[in-house]
Amino acid sequence: MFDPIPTPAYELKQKVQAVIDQKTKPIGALGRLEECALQIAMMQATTRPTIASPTWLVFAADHGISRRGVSPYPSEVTAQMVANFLAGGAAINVFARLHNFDLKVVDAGVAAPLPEHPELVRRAVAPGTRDFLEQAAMDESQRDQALTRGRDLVRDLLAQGVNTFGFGEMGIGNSSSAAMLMHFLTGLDLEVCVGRGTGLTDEGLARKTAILQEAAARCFDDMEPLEVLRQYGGFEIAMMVGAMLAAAAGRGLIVVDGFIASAALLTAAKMEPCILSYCLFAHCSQERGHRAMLDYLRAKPLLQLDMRLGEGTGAAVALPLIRSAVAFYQDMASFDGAGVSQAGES
Ligand SMILES: O=C(O)c1ccc[n+]([C@@H]2O[C@H](COP(=O)([O-])O)[C@@H](O)[C@H]2O)c1
Ligand SMILES: Cc1cc2nc[nH]c2cc1C
Repeated sequence: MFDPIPTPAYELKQKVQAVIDQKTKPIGALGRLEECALQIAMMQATTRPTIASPTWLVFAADHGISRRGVSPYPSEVTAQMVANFLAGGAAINVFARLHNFDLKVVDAGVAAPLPEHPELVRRAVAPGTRDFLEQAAMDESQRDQALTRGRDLVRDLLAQGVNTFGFGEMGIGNSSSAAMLMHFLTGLDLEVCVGRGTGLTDEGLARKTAILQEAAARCFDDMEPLEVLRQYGGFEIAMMVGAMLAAAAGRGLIVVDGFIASAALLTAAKMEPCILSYCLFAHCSQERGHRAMLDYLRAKPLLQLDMRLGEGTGAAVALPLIRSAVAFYQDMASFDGAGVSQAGES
């Protein structure tokens, strides 16, 4: 179903590091930006890395579990926010305009009717998942359809020259799915994985935790990642998994957003650990489980802004940093060219 993920060009490491160290700055003075430039060069297998046509895919879907009161918001908000994305009024639209990246809104499985709109990418597998308290959220063929539809979207974009992807999501109830994936894929206690999502009270959080504990009891602990995804995932999460695997297979840069996008990445990483070489983790969300999930993945997020919106917004605000990393590498003068003395030269 998926192309293999190539190994980054580690053989370029010394050469690229030497270019970085020749730039007119003290060694290491651009800090994490230097690490980003090095990583992007190796994953693109070039000494001349670029950020080309950065594109954000926002996948939206509904969740059967939302009927259990695991979110303070009703599931209708999923479709309403999709309409808002299409009208250009959401936070991710503002950041897309500000930071100059392309935005595609994908219906992965929204229950309510969506407006006719030329920009809406219709790839719905079904109108929402089943309630995973009672049964598996999806069947195998639905899961595989979601994976391949996500994969194919990214393959098309890669063929059009896109080399940088942000993955966002919208789906009332999906912080419950993400918590379940995290619990089964990391082995961490469910309490560590469950958070307030869109803003549950203490009482709401206790209720959500109890419901998810009951749902977890339906399954054994040692499921394969794809089975965990089938049991507890969402269509937007499954599409992200397929899309992320395809991005890495095409040497694309994956800019990982918050808790739910990271749960998709975690699922992909359990299938193909080498996907991690193609990821930059944009931020640490305020959602409770995110820090532990990032630690599990040994991921160092670029930002800590107490954001917890989703939609790809954390990834969006990290894009200027990533562009800065590639720009210094491409455009800064080197010591030899600029006539600046290096350390120890007098
Ligand atoms: O990205 C995050 O870290 C994040 C954390 C909490 C909530 N969200 C967003 O909020 C929705 C899920 O929250 P909930 O309470 O409905 O499960 C979904 O649309 C996500 O995009 C996103
Ligand atoms: C209003 C709203 C906007 C969102 N964007 C992503 N998740 C969201 C959840 C809600 C509730």
